[in-house]
Amino acid sequence: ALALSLSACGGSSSASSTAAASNPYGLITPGQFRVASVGDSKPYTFTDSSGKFTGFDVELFTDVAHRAGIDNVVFTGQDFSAILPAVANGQFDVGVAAIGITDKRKQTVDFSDGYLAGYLTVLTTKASGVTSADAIKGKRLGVVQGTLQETYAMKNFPDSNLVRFPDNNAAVSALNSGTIDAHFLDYEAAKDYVSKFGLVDAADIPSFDAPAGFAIAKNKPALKDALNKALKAAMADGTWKRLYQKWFPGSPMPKQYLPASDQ
Ligand SMILES: NC(=O)CC[C@H](NC[C@@]1(O)OC[C@@H](O)[C@@H](O)[C@@H]1O)C(=O)O
Repeated sequence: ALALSLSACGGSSSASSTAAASNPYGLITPGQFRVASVGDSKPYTFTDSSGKFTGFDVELFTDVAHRAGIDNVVFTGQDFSAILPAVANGQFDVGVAAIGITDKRKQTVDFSDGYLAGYLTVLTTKASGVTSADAIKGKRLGVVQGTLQETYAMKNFPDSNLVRFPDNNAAVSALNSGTIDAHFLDYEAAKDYVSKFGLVDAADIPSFDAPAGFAIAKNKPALKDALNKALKAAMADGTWKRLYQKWFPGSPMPKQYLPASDQ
């Protein structure tokens, strides 16, 4: 009985070490990336007419996942404010949604290296009278809960009336129905809403100190290293540049993510 139990125990420890070997990134389901994202931030991350997730961040992560050896990638839409807690508590392996890397967020999750640095934009209507950032005084400004825009507005637009929304869709429909005077979101997403609804970009505020990164749970060094290695390779061989030009045509390209030959 002793020998049996020893070998059983030996077996179980070797089984667990085999499991670790076949699941080196500690994924919820070995061989699959479960990704939390948002569906209404076109062209970063959005769902197309067939409901499929796509966009710059989606295609970049999918490429990075492939380089890390994982081709089974499942994206699920969440309210932005739910993403980091869900990644931290192991409901998702990664958060991918133009999520700016900040020290405050690093208290909850860890991040890959940055992959996109751009602007926060005040989106408004022709009728609102909001023609610049200082014209927001006393006006109703929409923000998506949990975003850098919310934090920025609380600090820099203290005399605006902040209205918090779960997502961009809800905020932009409030803007279109006159319930708020402006909405504060990411530059490329604002540009898409401008073209869709004839809205106006009233101000672009640089957010280069908080480039977007892939959010992962803390203390997962193997996953973090694999994502960073793959991200570096995607930048070095021009994949990052191809995807940037595909999804953000005409936008100024941050130099730090280009192949050495383009520097
Ligand atoms: N999906 C969202 O709504 C994200 C909103 C917001 N994005 C900010 C940001 O990461 O967007 C991509 C780049 O422009 C970054 O420089 C910027 O900080 C945030 O992280 O809070």
